[in-house]
Amino acid sequence: MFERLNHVGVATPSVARAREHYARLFGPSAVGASFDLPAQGVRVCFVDAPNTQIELIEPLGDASPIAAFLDRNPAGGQHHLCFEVADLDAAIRDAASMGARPLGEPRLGAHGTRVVFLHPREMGGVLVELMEASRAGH
Ligand SMILES: CC[C@@H](C(=O)O)C(=O)SCCNC(=O)CCNC(=O)[C@H](O)C(C)(C)COP(=O)(O)OP(=O)(O)OC[C@H]1O[C@@H](n2cnc3c(N)ncnc32)[C@H](O)[C@@H]1OP(=O)(O)O
Ligand SMILES: [Co+2]
Repeated sequence: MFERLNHVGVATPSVARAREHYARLFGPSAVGASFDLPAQGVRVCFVDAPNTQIELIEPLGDASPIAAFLDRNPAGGQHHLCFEVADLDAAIRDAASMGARPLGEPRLGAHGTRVVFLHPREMGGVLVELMEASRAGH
C-alpha cells in the first residue's frame, strides 16, 4: 500500500539558515530554491539527498500547521515522513480501515500532486504524508 519514501519533512524556524546548513552537508547543488505555499502555510525548500529528499519547512504565520510544533521545538526538527502511493483515494480508504485518521481532504502538495496527512497518534507517533505518485516529481 505505502510505496517509496518521497521525502522527510524537517521543520525549521528559518529555511534560509537551514539551506546554508544542508549546503554544507550535501553540497550547494543539492539545495533547491525556496518557495512559499500559502495554501499549506509553509515556506519550502527541497534538498536532494542521494536516496530521497529532505523537505525544509518554515511556518508562514501563526496559523501554520507547523506553528505549534515549532513552539514545542524552537530549534526545529524532524516533522513528517512522506510516502508515495499510486492511488491516493484508495490509500486513504485502506489507511482509514486500519484505524488511521486522515487530516482533512487531499490538497495539492509541493510536488504538484495530491497529498493528505495521517494523524501521528494512530501512526506510532509519526506524522505521515501520503503523496499521489508522479514519477516526474522527485
Ligand atoms: C510543503 C507542502 C506539503 C508537501 O507537499 O510536502 C507539506 O509537507 S506541508 C507540512 C505541514 N503541514 C502539515 O503538517 C499538515 C498536517 N498537520 C497537521 O494538521 C498538524 O500539524 C497536526 C498533525 C494535527 C498537529 O497539529 P498541532 O497544532 O501540533 O496539534 P497538537 O499540538 O494538538 O498536537 C496533537 C498531538 O500530535 C503530536 N504531534 C504534533 N505534530 C507532530 C509531529 N510532526 N510528529 C509527531 N507528533 C506530532 C503532538 O505532540 C500531540 O501529541 P499529544 O501531546 O500526545 O496529544
Ligand atoms: Co511534506
